[in-house]
Amino acid sequence: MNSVIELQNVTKDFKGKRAVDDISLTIHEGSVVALLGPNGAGKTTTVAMTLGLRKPTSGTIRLLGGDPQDRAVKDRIGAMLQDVHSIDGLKVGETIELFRHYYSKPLPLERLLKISGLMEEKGKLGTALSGGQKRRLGFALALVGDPSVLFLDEPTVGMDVSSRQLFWETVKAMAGHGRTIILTTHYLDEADAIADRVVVINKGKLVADGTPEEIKASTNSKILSFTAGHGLTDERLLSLPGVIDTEWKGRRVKLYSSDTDQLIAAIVRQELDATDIEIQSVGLEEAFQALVRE
Ligand SMILES: Nc1ncnc2c1ncn2[C@@H]1O[C@H](COP(=O)(O)OP(=O)(O)OP(=O)(O)O)[C@@H](O)[C@H]1O
Repeated sequence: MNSVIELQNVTKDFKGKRAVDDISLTIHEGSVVALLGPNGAGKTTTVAMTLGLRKPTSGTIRLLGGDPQDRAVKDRIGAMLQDVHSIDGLKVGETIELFRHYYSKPLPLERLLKISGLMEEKGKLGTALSGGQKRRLGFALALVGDPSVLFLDEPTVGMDVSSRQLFWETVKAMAGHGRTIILTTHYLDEADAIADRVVVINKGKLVADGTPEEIKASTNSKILSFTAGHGLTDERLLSLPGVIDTEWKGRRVKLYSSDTDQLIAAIVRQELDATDIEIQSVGLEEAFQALVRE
């Protein structure tokens, strides 16, 4: 399988502060990769360097076998970044037309409007769009050059539920046609549903890399939840076997434990005031939280 992105020992410092710390990563053609990490982890900086918008302090980056700054490489890349600049005074259709001039083989305007769900907004001024519609315009602009590699930085922020659904269906279809997609999102259920590979970055470092299933399995902890009586304190619960964290919602408490068999035995033995006990596997959200916990 062809590798379309190769990062080798990439580091980026901003005025002495390390934003990206020795990341090496190879991404293959046709994959959908979710880059996850808490705020400030270094996701946007990594994407910006891969796009050639920022230079790494050290390390090397190859995009489609070439330098990210090469014209021929740029022509095959689409990016939807966090700030979508709608050009003041231009209508949606005009903004897309303007971008079409930058590419050697742009997609037709009508097709771009259709893919991004902006048919009815064609004549609207960019500045008059809602937040979700602006994101869709950003998507249309990212697709203008019919890119082989598409970067989506928190693409669904501000989109309503049906826009999101339509958006991810479109992205999935594009991946089905051999496009490589790299996305960042804070909505982990979306990453779980769409990505075939999840890369977790924390404090500039790569801390996990695998399929969503592998990432979920990597925590080797499960959740035991129950309704707790008033006498039960966090301190007491944290002293139970394998318990690494607790999470309360009213009187309902979730215990994250590496050994739920021992835990349930202890609850029974110690006659804790616990009712409606349930055990479940961790989701991507919980696995992610465990990976980035200090
Ligand atoms: N231009 C800059 N100058 C100085 N520091 C910067 C600059 N850009 C980013 N940083 C710092 O680098 C670190 C990584 O930032 P980055 O935007 O890559 O994180 P992120 O993972 O994309 O976060 P978020 O989820 O909040 O978008 C942060 O500590 C940030 O403050």
